[in-house]
Amino acid sequence: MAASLSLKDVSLHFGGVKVLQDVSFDVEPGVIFGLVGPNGAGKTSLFNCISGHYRPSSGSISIDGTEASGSPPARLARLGLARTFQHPALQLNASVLQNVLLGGHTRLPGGPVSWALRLPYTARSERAIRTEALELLDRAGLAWAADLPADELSHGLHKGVELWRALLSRPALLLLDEPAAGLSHGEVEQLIATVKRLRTEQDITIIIVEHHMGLISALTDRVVVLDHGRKLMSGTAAEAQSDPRVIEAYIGKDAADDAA
Ligand SMILES: Nc1ncnc2c1ncn2[C@@H]1O[C@H](COP(=O)(O)OP(=O)(O)OP(=O)(O)O)[C@@H](O)[C@H]1O
Repeated sequence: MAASLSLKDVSLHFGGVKVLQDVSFDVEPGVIFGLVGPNGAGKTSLFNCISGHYRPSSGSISIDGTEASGSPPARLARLGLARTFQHPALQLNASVLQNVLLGGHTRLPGGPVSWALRLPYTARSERAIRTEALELLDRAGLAWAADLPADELSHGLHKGVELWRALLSRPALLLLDEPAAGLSHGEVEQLIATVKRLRTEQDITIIIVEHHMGLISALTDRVVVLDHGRKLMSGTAAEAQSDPRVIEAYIGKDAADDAA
């Protein structure tokens, strides 16, 4: 089931530095939502608050109505949250398949004791998740790479492996942090097609941080623009691109006045 997300007055301070200030917005279940803004606007910091990697200084973050603010990533994974990172966080010495399988960990029944003892029901679940991981890789055209060390793959494929790892957890809420960064034009087109397919085939809410406005326009139903840690506006990608406040935030007031 796709999850909803609600942020109310989320602030994040590091010492005297105000990274986020009173950010509020709601994301309805099943939408593709964009989080955009100039460099340093606070997008990744906000993702880190949502995914439990940062604890907000104040405010509330709820997933499907359950307060999630300050919860550790493992608890959020059980609430159905998965994410990718701006710089892929892979086990480079492990195989591609082993990396993808890490995403299935949250679906294993039992706990550390039954996992260590490899009880029959644990082993059965492990086999089923492994089959599903191989199917995901096959559909992505990556079956040939399953047993290769992740280290041997290109940057674009590292991004793909992170995405398949996140999907193996069967997330209800998926956060993609700059999924197009460093990809070639063809790889971005492929990524857009993949996310479109996800939307039609899976009941999932997706939030994307991205500078690539082509990808944001192609995929998102709605965006929020952040600037200097504050919400500047929300609307469609087209509305954001023609909003004078957004243009000013990206290119500066003088340049925006000159362009007007
Ligand atoms: N752990 C931290 N300690 C101190 N300052 C931080 C920390 N994490 C982020 N910041 C600061 O918060 C601000 C926002 O950074 P963030 O990476 O969230 O922006 P962003 O919008 O994702 O930028 P980009 O598009 O360049 O990735 C920056 O000024 C950054 O230096």
